[in-house]
Amino acid sequence: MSARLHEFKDGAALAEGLADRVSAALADAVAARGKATIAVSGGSTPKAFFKSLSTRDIDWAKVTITLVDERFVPADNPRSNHLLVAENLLQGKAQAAHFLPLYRQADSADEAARIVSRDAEALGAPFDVVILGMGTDGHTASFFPGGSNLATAISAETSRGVITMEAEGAGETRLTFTFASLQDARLLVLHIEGQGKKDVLAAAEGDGPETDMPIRAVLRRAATPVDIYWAP
Ligand SMILES: O=C1O[C@H](COP(=O)(O)O)[C@@H](O)[C@H](O)[C@H]1O
Repeated sequence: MSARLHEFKDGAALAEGLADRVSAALADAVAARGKATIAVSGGSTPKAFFKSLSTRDIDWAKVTITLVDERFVPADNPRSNHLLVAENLLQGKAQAAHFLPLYRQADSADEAARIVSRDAEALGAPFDVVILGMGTDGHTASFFPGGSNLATAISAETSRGVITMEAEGAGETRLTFTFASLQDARLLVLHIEGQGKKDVLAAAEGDGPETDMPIRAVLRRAATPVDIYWAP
């Protein structure tokens, strides 16, 4: 395990520090390859980071933003991660970015996953930046303990793409990029806040099955060392 911990004094400093790092990574990607890709998480943690990142002076027209995971709900649903990103990141300078949604109007979530997996191939791999969150149950992305497709989602044998997940506590059916898609990002960040989540992280760093705390799959097996961004 070779995670690096970056500690900040409070949530505001964390949001700024992470936006500094991510905007530099996106600018480097544009300079090196003419384009940049970033997959971001939903939840309550990333809002201040999104707001700060949206003000950064980079060539947003060359950046594609997508989601690490999403609920199988349309973008006008208040629980949609797309809505969170639209209201907080795709604003100001970042309005010029392209956005690849995971939700698609389809007959089933599985069909939506197939469509978006095909679309995501056009982005190329690996992602330049992946920002993961973590729940207090040790889930990351939509890799939930007890999830219907958990074993497939975190298997090293599963290919890149988006699959569905159902789990108690997850609410709606989820769409999530697989472990294969996320683990080799050029910059792989775990963004967490609060002592409670630091304690969960410490538990995840201990022994035990990945299926109990799926964040372990990332901490143990990601090809890219994880940069942990945390504030109390
Ligand atoms: O369900 C989810 O939760 C995690 C963590 O959310 P938070 O509210 O504790 O920040 C998030 O990373 C994930 O994208 C989301 O679908």
